[in-house]
Amino acid sequence: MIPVAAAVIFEGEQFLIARRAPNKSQAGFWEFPGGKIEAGETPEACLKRELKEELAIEVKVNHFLAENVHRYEHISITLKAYHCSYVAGEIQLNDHDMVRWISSDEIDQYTFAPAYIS
Ligand SMILES: Nc1nc2c([nH]c(=O)n2[C@H]2C[C@H](O)[C@@H](COP(=O)(O)OP(=O)(O)OP(=O)(O)O)O2)c(=O)[nH]1
Ligand SMILES: [Mg+2]
Repeated sequence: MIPVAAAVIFEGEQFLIARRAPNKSQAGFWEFPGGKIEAGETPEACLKRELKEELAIEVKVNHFLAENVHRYEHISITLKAYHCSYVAGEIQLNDHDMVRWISSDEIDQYTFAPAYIS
């Protein structure tokens, strides 16, 4: 079981979604940015690290939202989503090819990676 942390980053009423770049697994699917939790790492520390690596932004991790187990063909992941706030930094696309700030009523317009938490 691979633990993955995902950030739902709010700024006001809107939150950030990101589309996985063509060279990544699940390419073209939208996701909440984040990644695999390393050994000995807390989900909070993982998210702060991943958001710096993937988007070059600083976030505050507020609280746990939900979790979902998903079995892919060869691996299973546990996706843990956290409510975060945008703090600072200009977004750079290191792992994604697009980001959008959306509100919750727009989410059905996007196709998410299979372990997406609704
Ligand atoms: N971050 C994130 N990953 C998701 C979501 N939904 C979903 O199925 N996944 C899957 C895709 C990947 O198979 C798996 C691990 O996420 P990841 O590829 O972001 O991991 P990572 O940032 O550590 O990337 P890498 O170093 O392995 O390339 O989780 C989601 O909403 N957010
Ligand atoms: Mg990632």
